[in-house]
Amino acid sequence: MALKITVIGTGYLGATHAAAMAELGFEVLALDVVREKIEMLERGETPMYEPGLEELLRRHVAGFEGSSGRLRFTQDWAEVGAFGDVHFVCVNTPQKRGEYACDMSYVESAIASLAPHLERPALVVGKSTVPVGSADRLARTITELAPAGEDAELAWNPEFLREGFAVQDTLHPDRIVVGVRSERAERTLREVYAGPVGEGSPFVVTDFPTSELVKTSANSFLATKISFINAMAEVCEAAGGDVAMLAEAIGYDDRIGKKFLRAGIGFGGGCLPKDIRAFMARAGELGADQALTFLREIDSINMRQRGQMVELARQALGGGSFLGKRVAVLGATFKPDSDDVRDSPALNVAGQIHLQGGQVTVYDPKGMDNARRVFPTLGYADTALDAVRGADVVLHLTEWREFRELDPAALGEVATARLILDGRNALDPVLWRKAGWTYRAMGRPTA
Ligand SMILES: NC(=O)C1=CN([C@@H]2O[C@H](COP(=O)(O)OP(=O)(O)OC[C@H]3O[C@@H](n4cnc5c(N)ncnc54)[C@H](O)[C@@H]3O)[C@@H](O)[C@H]2O)C=CC1
Ligand SMILES: O=C(O)[C@H]1O[C@H](OP(=O)(O)OP(=O)(O)OC[C@H]2O[C@@H](n3ccc(=O)[nH]c3=O)[C@H](O)[C@@H]2O)[C@H](O)[C@@H](O)[C@@H]1O
Repeated sequence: MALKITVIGTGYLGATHAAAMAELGFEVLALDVVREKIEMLERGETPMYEPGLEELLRRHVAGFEGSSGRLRFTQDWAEVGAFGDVHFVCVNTPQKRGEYACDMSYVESAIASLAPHLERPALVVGKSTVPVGSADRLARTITELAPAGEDAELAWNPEFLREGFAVQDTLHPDRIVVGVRSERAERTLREVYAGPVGEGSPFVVTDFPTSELVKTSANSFLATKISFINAMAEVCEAAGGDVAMLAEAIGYDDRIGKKFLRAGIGFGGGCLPKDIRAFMARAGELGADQALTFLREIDSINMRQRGQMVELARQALGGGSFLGKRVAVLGATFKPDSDDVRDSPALNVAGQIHLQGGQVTVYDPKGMDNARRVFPTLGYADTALDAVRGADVVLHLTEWREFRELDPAALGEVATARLILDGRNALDPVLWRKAGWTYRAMGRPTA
């Protein structure tokens, strides 16, 4: 009989995973503790903006005309326990308040709610990003709490999807990594992922600690590339070099590669920043001091970039205070094609200038509601043109396609000064300069 799957936690990761599992042909039951999320998903609506996800949901959520009906939602743990052969845990693992360490309370609570309902053989599969050593501990909790005892087993299966590409990355992953302790667990996960593996996704089988570490080290490596290029931007600025050209030139070497070498205001989001900090905290606990020192430097270069952008804006405006200056900010989300503003460098820069007295007006194609919620005191405009109207300086802080397609001449008509600072090195300097703008970017020559 085909495996039945449950997904616990229906945020960015869980909602996508649940819909993707239904797409792969499985019956899926998903649970979240937040009732509104479940109600939205039942209506085929996503709690966040993620390209392609709503369409995928509507193809499978029970109740839609023509849907497979394979995807249902609940808030009843007993129903989840009775239904599933495989339970994917996709709950959040944020940074602890006031600390760098990972807050494991949501994962622990989910396991504590689920395990007492595991009365027959089942595989619980952790997908959340956790500190190394967590799976070993959680496996013991499951065996203790589950009526099925040792027949209720744990596996770890970290997730590598990117927001904005979540559906594609889940259905066609670069690799699938599973940390298992039995052949049965491996067999079950091979069955779950037979589709993507059949299409060529590598399937890596390993132990618990390695699977946990693959995830945190992958994110740390991505963060390292970004902080490396931002350190090079600092040198380029001092020496009169061009970091965009440098990145292109080193990127032709396959061993280096072109991706993740865009200098600017650095990385943000709900994952890279908190994951490297949690990794730092865990490395410290384990006495891995070199890893700790290394990661701390990555984090500090990254955070410095935001301050550098504020300074660049100050200098561009003549060097004094921001009081009385009108600043247009294009972009609020941590990256394009997402409505996520968690630890967004764009919003952070906008906020710093606002707190120093600047009159900041923000526009973002998809992130306005979330930005207003976390930073209600900033000014917001309905269009890029409206944000730029009357501005003394324009800051380009999230590289949405919409911003690359703006007409610099039209914006120049409404701005007070034709001064643009590109915090993402993503606009075409030639185009903007031709339209009479002073274009400046981090790590690039001024003219
Ligand atoms: N967002 C992303 O792009 C990726 C996230 N991850 C990891 O996946 C995990 C989840 O991340 P997101 O989906 O972004 O978080 P999220 O905050 O969007 O979603 C988490 C969901 O879990 C629910 N939840 C919390 N406690 C629960 C409980 N005890 N029982 C049931 N549901 C519960 C929340 O209500 C929320 O809907 C994190 O560990 C993250 O690091 C991994 C790869 C990609
Ligand atoms: O663990 C996670 O949750 C995920 O974290 C990242 O995915 P995501 O947070 O969606 O965003 P990225 O595309 O990695 O971008 C992160 C940040 O780096 C910045 N960035 C990216 C690339 C670059 O060259 N320069 C740069 O500053 C982006 O603007 C953004 O703020 C990883 O790319 C995923 O593989 C991983 O699964």
